[in-house]
Amino acid sequence: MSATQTETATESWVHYHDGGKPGRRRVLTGRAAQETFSEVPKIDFRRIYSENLEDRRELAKEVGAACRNVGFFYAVNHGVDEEMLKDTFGALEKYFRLPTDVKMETHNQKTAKFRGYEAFLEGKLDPSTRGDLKEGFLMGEDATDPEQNRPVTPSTAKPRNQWPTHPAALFWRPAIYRYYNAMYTFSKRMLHIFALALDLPETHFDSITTNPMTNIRAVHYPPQERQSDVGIGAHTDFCWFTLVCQSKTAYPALEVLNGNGIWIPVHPQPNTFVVNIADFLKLVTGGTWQSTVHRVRNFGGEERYSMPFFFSPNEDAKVSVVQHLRKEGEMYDEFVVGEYFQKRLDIDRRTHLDDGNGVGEKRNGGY
Ligand SMILES: O=C(O)CCC(=O)C(=O)O
Ligand SMILES: [Fe+2]
Repeated sequence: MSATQTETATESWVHYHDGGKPGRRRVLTGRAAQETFSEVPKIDFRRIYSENLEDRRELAKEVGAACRNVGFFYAVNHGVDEEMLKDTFGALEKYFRLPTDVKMETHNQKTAKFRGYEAFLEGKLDPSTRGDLKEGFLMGEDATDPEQNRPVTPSTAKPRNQWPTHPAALFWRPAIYRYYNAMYTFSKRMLHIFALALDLPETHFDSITTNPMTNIRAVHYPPQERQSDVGIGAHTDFCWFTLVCQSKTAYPALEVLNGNGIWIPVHPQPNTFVVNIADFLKLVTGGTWQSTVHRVRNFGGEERYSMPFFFSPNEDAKVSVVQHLRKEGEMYDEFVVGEYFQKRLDIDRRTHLDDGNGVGEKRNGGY
Protein backbone atom coordinates (compact mmCIF):
# COMPACT_ATOMS: atom_id res chain seq x y z
CA MET A 1 0.00 0.00 0.00
CA SER A 2 1.46 3.38 -0.92
CA ALA A 3 1.79 6.18 1.58
CA THR A 4 -1.20 7.96 0.08
CA GLN A 5 -3.55 5.02 -0.05
CA THR A 6 -5.80 3.61 2.70
CA GLU A 7 -8.05 0.60 2.66
CA THR A 8 -11.03 -0.65 4.62
CA ALA A 9 -12.57 -4.07 4.18
CA THR A 10 -14.41 -3.00 1.04
CA GLU A 11 -13.03 0.37 -0.02
CA SER A 12 -9.73 1.84 -1.05
CA TRP A 13 -9.07 5.60 -1.13
CA VAL A 14 -6.29 7.77 -2.52
CA HIS A 15 -5.49 10.83 -0.37
CA TYR A 16 -4.12 14.12 -1.65
CA HIS A 17 -4.08 17.88 -1.17
CA ASP A 18 -6.42 19.91 -3.31
CA GLY A 19 -7.13 23.63 -2.95
CA GLY A 20 -4.89 23.70 0.13
CA LYS A 21 -7.11 21.15 1.88
CA PRO A 22 -6.91 17.38 2.29
CA GLY A 23 -8.99 15.52 -0.29
CA ARG A 24 -9.53 11.88 -1.16
CA ARG A 25 -10.77 9.81 -4.09
CA ARG A 26 -12.24 6.35 -3.98
CA VAL A 27 -10.51 3.76 -6.12
CA LEU A 28 -13.13 2.47 -8.54
CA THR A 29 -12.60 -0.83 -10.29
CA GLY A 30 -14.68 -3.35 -12.25
CA ARG A 31 -18.31 -2.36 -12.74
CA ALA A 32 -17.91 0.70 -10.49
CA ALA A 33 -15.27 2.21 -12.80
CA GLN A 34 -16.24 5.41 -14.64
CA GLU A 35 -15.14 6.70 -18.00
CA THR A 36 -11.88 8.54 -17.45
CA PHE A 37 -8.46 8.93 -19.08
CA SER A 38 -5.83 6.19 -19.10
CA GLU A 39 -3.04 8.17 -20.72
CA VAL A 40 -1.83 11.74 -21.07
CA PRO A 41 -2.55 13.11 -24.56
CA LYS A 42 0.27 14.31 -26.76
CA ILE A 43 -0.31 17.56 -28.67
CA ASP A 44 1.81 18.90 -31.53
CA PHE A 45 2.58 22.53 -30.74
CA ARG A 46 4.22 23.45 -34.04
CA ARG A 47 0.97 25.27 -34.86
CA ILE A 48 1.46 27.71 -31.99
CA TYR A 49 3.89 29.58 -34.30
CA SER A 50 1.60 29.56 -37.36
CA GLU A 51 0.60 32.92 -38.81
CA ASN A 52 -2.72 31.37 -39.71
CA LEU A 53 -5.39 31.82 -37.00
CA GLU A 54 -7.18 28.68 -38.19
CA ASP A 55 -4.08 26.58 -37.34
CA ARG A 56 -3.97 28.09 -33.88
CA ARG A 57 -7.69 27.39 -33.46
CA GLU A 58 -7.17 23.74 -34.42
CA LEU A 59 -4.43 23.49 -31.81
CA ALA A 60 -6.69 25.18 -29.26
CA LYS A 61 -9.42 22.62 -29.93
CA GLU A 62 -7.09 19.77 -28.96
CA VAL A 63 -5.80 21.71 -25.97
CA GLY A 64 -9.35 22.45 -24.77
CA ALA A 65 -10.31 18.77 -24.92
CA ALA A 66 -7.21 17.80 -22.91
CA CYS A 67 -7.91 20.51 -20.31
CA ARG A 68 -11.51 19.36 -19.87
CA ASN A 69 -10.88 15.62 -19.86
CA VAL A 70 -7.43 15.21 -18.31
CA GLY A 71 -5.99 18.50 -17.03
CA PHE A 72 -2.59 17.35 -18.31
CA PHE A 73 -1.00 17.07 -21.77
CA TYR A 74 2.39 16.70 -23.42
CA ALA A 75 3.47 19.62 -25.64
CA VAL A 76 5.73 18.30 -28.41
CA ASN A 77 7.47 20.51 -30.98
CA HIS A 78 7.24 23.44 -28.57
CA GLY A 79 10.02 25.31 -30.36
CA VAL A 80 11.98 26.21 -27.18
CA ASP A 81 15.74 25.88 -27.79
CA GLU A 82 16.68 22.28 -27.02
CA GLU A 83 20.37 23.05 -26.39
CA MET A 84 19.37 25.61 -23.78
CA LEU A 85 17.12 23.03 -22.08
CA LYS A 86 19.99 20.51 -22.05
CA ASP A 87 22.35 23.13 -20.61
CA THR A 88 19.81 24.01 -17.92
CA PHE A 89 19.57 20.39 -16.81
CA GLY A 90 23.40 20.39 -16.69
CA ALA A 91 23.24 23.46 -14.45
CA LEU A 92 20.73 21.71 -12.15
CA GLU A 93 23.01 18.71 -11.72
CA LYS A 94 25.94 21.01 -10.94
CA TYR A 95 23.93 23.18 -8.54
CA PHE A 96 22.53 20.31 -6.49
CA ARG A 97 26.06 18.79 -6.20
CA LEU A 98 27.28 21.95 -4.43
CA PRO A 99 28.12 21.62 -0.72
CA THR A 100 25.09 21.97 1.55
CA ASP A 101 26.42 25.13 3.24
CA VAL A 102 26.69 26.87 -0.16
CA LYS A 103 23.08 25.95 -0.94
CA MET A 104 21.89 26.87 2.57
CA GLU A 105 23.08 30.47 2.11
CA THR A 106 19.74 31.01 0.35
CA HIS A 107 17.62 28.75 2.58
CA ASN A 108 14.00 29.41 1.65
CA GLN A 109 12.93 29.75 5.29
CA LYS A 110 14.57 33.19 5.25
CA THR A 111 11.94 34.66 2.91
CA ALA A 112 8.18 35.20 3.10
CA LYS A 113 7.68 33.70 -0.34
CA PHE A 114 9.83 30.60 0.17
CA ARG A 115 12.34 31.71 -2.47
CA GLY A 116 15.75 30.05 -2.56
CA TYR A 117 16.94 26.61 -1.48
CA GLU A 118 14.57 23.98 -0.06
CA ALA A 119 16.40 21.20 1.77
CA PHE A 120 15.54 17.50 1.73
CA LEU A 121 12.36 16.46 3.60
CA GLU A 122 11.36 20.09 4.31
CA GLY A 123 8.41 19.95 1.95
CA LYS A 124 5.69 17.64 3.22
CA LEU A 125 2.58 17.34 1.12
CA ASP A 126 1.66 13.94 2.47
CA PRO A 127 1.40 13.92 6.29
CA SER A 128 1.82 10.16 6.41
CA THR A 129 5.40 10.44 5.09
CA ARG A 130 8.62 11.72 6.66
CA GLY A 131 8.58 14.58 4.09
CA ASP A 132 9.22 15.00 0.36
CA LEU A 133 12.40 13.25 -0.73
CA LYS A 134 13.57 16.15 -2.85
CA GLU A 135 15.66 19.30 -2.69
CA GLY A 136 14.78 22.35 -4.72
CA PHE A 137 15.37 25.98 -5.56
CA LEU A 138 12.50 28.42 -6.04
CA MET A 139 12.67 31.77 -7.80
CA GLY A 140 9.93 33.97 -9.18
CA GLU A 141 8.76 37.41 -10.16
CA ASP A 142 11.00 40.04 -8.58
CA ALA A 143 11.11 43.62 -9.87
CA THR A 144 14.49 44.15 -8.18
CA ASP A 145 16.16 41.51 -10.37
CA PRO A 146 17.24 43.59 -13.41
CA GLU A 147 16.98 40.47 -15.61
CA GLN A 148 13.18 40.74 -15.40
CA ASN A 149 12.72 44.32 -16.58
CA ARG A 150 9.69 44.79 -14.36
CA PRO A 151 8.39 48.13 -13.09
CA VAL A 152 9.46 48.87 -9.51
CA THR A 153 6.43 50.16 -7.57
CA PRO A 154 5.91 50.55 -3.81
CA SER A 155 4.46 47.03 -3.69
CA THR A 156 7.27 45.43 -5.73
CA ALA A 157 10.28 47.38 -4.41
CA LYS A 158 11.40 44.73 -1.90
CA PRO A 159 13.60 41.85 -3.17
CA ARG A 160 11.84 38.50 -3.23
CA ASN A 161 14.41 36.14 -4.71
CA GLN A 162 17.61 34.97 -3.07
CA TRP A 163 20.64 34.16 -5.21
CA PRO A 164 23.83 32.45 -4.06
CA THR A 165 26.96 34.60 -3.82
CA HIS A 166 29.58 31.85 -3.41
CA PRO A 167 31.97 31.87 -6.42
CA ALA A 168 31.25 28.18 -7.09
CA ALA A 169 27.53 28.96 -7.48
CA LEU A 170 27.63 32.06 -9.66
CA PHE A 171 26.73 30.07 -12.80
CA TRP A 172 23.29 29.38 -11.32
CA ARG A 173 21.52 32.73 -11.71
CA PRO A 174 22.25 33.26 -15.44
CA ALA A 175 21.43 29.62 -16.20
CA ILE A 176 18.05 29.90 -14.47
CA TYR A 177 17.32 33.22 -16.16
CA ARG A 178 17.97 31.78 -19.64
CA TYR A 179 15.37 29.10 -18.90
CA TYR A 180 13.02 31.61 -17.24
CA ASN A 181 13.01 33.95 -20.25
CA ALA A 182 12.29 31.14 -22.72
CA MET A 183 9.49 29.70 -20.60
CA TYR A 184 8.01 33.14 -19.99
CA THR A 185 7.81 33.82 -23.73
CA PHE A 186 6.33 30.39 -24.44
CA SER A 187 3.77 30.79 -21.62
CA LYS A 188 2.48 34.02 -23.15
CA ARG A 189 1.82 32.17 -26.41
CA MET A 190 0.24 29.31 -24.48
CA LEU A 191 -2.12 31.77 -22.84
CA HIS A 192 -3.40 32.79 -26.29
CA ILE A 193 -4.12 29.15 -27.06
CA PHE A 194 -5.92 28.75 -23.73
CA ALA A 195 -8.05 31.84 -24.53
CA LEU A 196 -9.00 30.37 -27.93
CA ALA A 197 -9.76 27.03 -26.27
CA LEU A 198 -12.25 28.86 -24.04
CA ASP A 199 -13.92 30.50 -27.07
CA LEU A 200 -12.48 33.87 -26.09
CA PRO A 201 -10.50 36.28 -28.25
CA GLU A 202 -6.84 35.24 -28.39
CA THR A 203 -5.73 38.35 -26.48
CA HIS A 204 -8.42 38.04 -23.78
CA PHE A 205 -5.95 37.52 -20.90
CA ASP A 206 -3.26 39.93 -22.17
CA SER A 207 -4.32 42.91 -20.07
CA ILE A 208 -4.11 40.89 -16.82
CA THR A 209 -0.75 39.29 -17.68
CA THR A 210 1.47 42.32 -18.36
CA ASN A 211 3.54 41.47 -15.23
CA PRO A 212 2.51 37.92 -14.44
CA MET A 213 3.31 36.03 -11.26
CA THR A 214 5.79 33.36 -12.29
CA ASN A 215 7.91 30.80 -10.50
CA ILE A 216 10.52 28.26 -11.40
CA ARG A 217 11.14 25.42 -9.03
CA ALA A 218 14.28 23.49 -9.95
CA VAL A 219 14.05 20.10 -8.26
CA HIS A 220 16.34 17.16 -7.59
CA TYR A 221 14.82 13.82 -6.62
CA PRO A 222 17.37 11.23 -5.53
CA PRO A 223 16.53 7.58 -6.18
CA GLN A 224 13.97 6.39 -3.65
CA GLU A 225 14.73 3.28 -1.67
CA ARG A 226 11.88 3.12 0.84
CA GLN A 227 8.43 2.25 -0.52
CA SER A 228 6.96 4.61 2.08
CA ASP A 229 8.81 7.64 0.68
CA VAL A 230 7.50 10.09 -1.88
CA GLY A 231 9.39 12.63 -4.04
CA ILE A 232 6.51 15.10 -3.87
CA GLY A 233 3.25 14.09 -2.23
CA ALA A 234 -0.04 14.02 -4.14
CA HIS A 235 -1.34 17.55 -4.75
CA THR A 236 -2.83 19.98 -7.23
CA ASP A 237 -0.90 23.10 -8.29
CA PHE A 238 -2.26 26.48 -7.23
CA CYS A 239 -1.21 28.76 -10.09
CA TRP A 240 -2.97 29.11 -13.50
CA PHE A 241 -0.94 26.54 -15.36
CA THR A 242 2.38 24.73 -15.05
CA LEU A 243 4.94 23.74 -17.67
CA VAL A 244 7.25 20.93 -16.56
CA CYS A 245 10.51 19.85 -18.14
CA GLN A 246 11.57 16.52 -16.68
CA SER A 247 14.91 14.75 -17.09
CA LYS A 248 15.02 11.39 -18.79
CA THR A 249 14.58 8.44 -16.45
CA ALA A 250 13.48 4.96 -17.44
CA TYR A 251 11.03 4.88 -14.52
CA PRO A 252 8.06 7.25 -14.98
CA ALA A 253 8.34 9.11 -11.68
CA LEU A 254 5.60 11.67 -12.35
CA GLU A 255 2.08 10.24 -12.06
CA VAL A 256 -1.38 11.77 -12.44
CA LEU A 257 -4.58 10.56 -10.80
CA ASN A 258 -7.50 9.67 -13.04
CA GLY A 259 -11.21 9.71 -12.13
CA ASN A 260 -11.07 6.11 -10.91
CA GLY A 261 -8.28 6.81 -8.44
CA ILE A 262 -5.69 5.08 -10.65
CA TRP A 263 -2.22 6.61 -11.04
CA ILE A 264 -1.31 7.16 -14.71
CA PRO A 265 2.44 7.42 -15.48
CA VAL A 266 3.78 10.46 -17.33
CA HIS A 267 6.78 8.94 -19.13
CA PRO A 268 9.57 11.41 -19.90
CA GLN A 269 9.63 12.18 -23.63
CA PRO A 270 12.56 13.89 -25.32
CA ASN A 271 12.17 17.67 -25.79
CA THR A 272 8.63 17.69 -24.54
CA PHE A 273 6.95 19.78 -21.89
CA VAL A 274 4.33 18.37 -19.60
CA VAL A 275 1.60 20.99 -19.21
CA ASN A 276 -1.01 20.98 -16.47
CA ILE A 277 -3.95 23.14 -15.52
CA ALA A 278 -3.84 24.36 -11.92
CA ASP A 279 -6.45 25.32 -9.32
CA PHE A 280 -6.76 28.96 -10.28
CA LEU A 281 -7.57 28.27 -13.93
CA LYS A 282 -10.01 25.56 -12.86
CA LEU A 283 -11.70 28.20 -10.74
CA VAL A 284 -11.81 30.75 -13.59
CA THR A 285 -13.34 28.17 -15.95
CA GLY A 286 -16.07 27.39 -13.41
CA GLY A 287 -14.64 23.90 -12.97
CA THR A 288 -14.90 23.09 -16.69
CA TRP A 289 -11.15 22.48 -16.80
CA GLN A 290 -9.51 20.04 -14.42
CA SER A 291 -6.70 20.75 -11.97
CA THR A 292 -5.48 17.19 -11.77
CA VAL A 293 -3.84 15.57 -8.74
CA HIS A 294 -0.26 14.45 -9.33
CA ARG A 295 2.78 13.20 -7.41
CA VAL A 296 6.38 12.10 -7.96
CA ARG A 297 7.87 8.81 -6.75
CA ASN A 298 11.36 8.26 -8.05
CA PHE A 299 11.86 4.51 -8.08
CA GLY A 300 14.20 3.01 -10.68
CA GLY A 301 17.58 3.94 -9.24
CA GLU A 302 18.29 7.12 -11.24
CA GLU A 303 18.69 10.71 -10.14
CA ARG A 304 15.76 12.78 -11.43
CA TYR A 305 15.67 16.51 -12.15
CA SER A 306 12.71 18.64 -13.14
CA MET A 307 12.02 22.32 -13.63
CA PRO A 308 8.36 23.27 -13.29
CA PHE A 309 7.49 26.79 -14.50
CA PHE A 310 4.36 28.15 -12.78
CA PHE A 311 2.35 30.94 -14.41
CA SER A 312 -0.39 33.19 -12.97
CA PRO A 313 -1.72 36.65 -13.96
CA ASN A 314 -0.57 40.00 -12.52
CA GLU A 315 -0.54 40.20 -8.75
CA ASP A 316 -3.09 43.07 -8.68
CA ALA A 317 -5.38 41.62 -11.36
CA LYS A 318 -8.95 40.86 -10.38
CA VAL A 319 -10.42 37.71 -11.86
CA SER A 320 -13.60 35.71 -11.67
CA VAL A 321 -15.31 32.95 -13.63
CA VAL A 322 -15.41 33.86 -17.34
CA GLN A 323 -18.81 35.17 -18.33
CA HIS A 324 -20.07 32.46 -20.66
CA LEU A 325 -19.10 29.65 -18.25
CA ARG A 326 -21.28 30.99 -15.43
CA LYS A 327 -24.38 29.11 -14.40
CA GLU A 328 -27.56 31.10 -14.26
CA GLY A 329 -28.54 32.21 -10.78
CA GLU A 330 -25.09 31.46 -9.24
CA MET A 331 -23.06 34.14 -7.46
CA TYR A 332 -19.37 34.30 -8.29
CA ASP A 333 -16.64 35.87 -6.14
CA GLU A 334 -13.94 38.04 -7.62
CA PHE A 335 -10.35 37.29 -6.56
CA VAL A 336 -7.28 39.49 -6.46
CA VAL A 337 -4.63 37.20 -7.94
CA GLY A 338 -1.87 38.07 -5.44
CA GLU A 339 -4.22 37.64 -2.47
CA TYR A 340 -5.42 34.24 -3.66
CA PHE A 341 -1.84 33.18 -4.19
CA GLN A 342 -0.61 34.48 -0.83
CA LYS A 343 -3.47 32.76 0.99
CA ARG A 344 -2.37 29.45 -0.50
CA LEU A 345 1.26 30.14 0.33
CA ASP A 346 0.33 31.07 3.92
CA ILE A 347 -1.35 27.70 4.43
CA ASP A 348 2.00 26.16 3.54
CA ARG A 349 3.94 28.51 5.74
CA ARG A 350 1.66 28.28 8.78
CA THR A 351 1.57 24.52 8.81
CA HIS A 352 5.32 24.43 8.43
CA LEU A 353 5.97 26.81 11.31
CA ASP A 354 3.45 25.15 13.63
CA ASP A 355 4.80 21.75 12.96
CA GLY A 356 7.92 20.71 14.78
CA ASN A 357 7.42 16.99 14.39
CA GLY A 358 6.26 16.43 10.87
CA VAL A 359 2.53 16.02 11.44
CA GLY A 360 1.36 19.30 9.86
CA GLU A 361 -1.26 19.39 7.14
CA LYS A 362 0.97 20.76 4.42
CA ARG A 363 4.28 22.49 4.03
CA ASN A 364 5.83 24.31 1.11
CA GLY A 365 4.26 22.38 -1.64
CA GLY A 366 2.85 22.48 -5.11
CA TYR A 367 2.00 25.71 -6.80
O1 LIG B 1 8.82 17.11 -10.67
C1 LIG B 1 7.79 17.07 -11.31
O2 LIG B 1 7.69 16.45 -12.38
C2 LIG B 1 6.53 17.76 -10.83
C3 LIG B 1 6.72 18.64 -9.63
C4 LIG B 1 5.45 19.23 -9.13
O3 LIG B 1 4.41 18.66 -9.25
C5 LIG B 1 5.46 20.57 -8.49
O4 LIG B 1 6.56 21.09 -8.23
O5 LIG B 1 4.37 21.12 -8.24
FE1 LIG C 1 2.76 20.03 -8.98
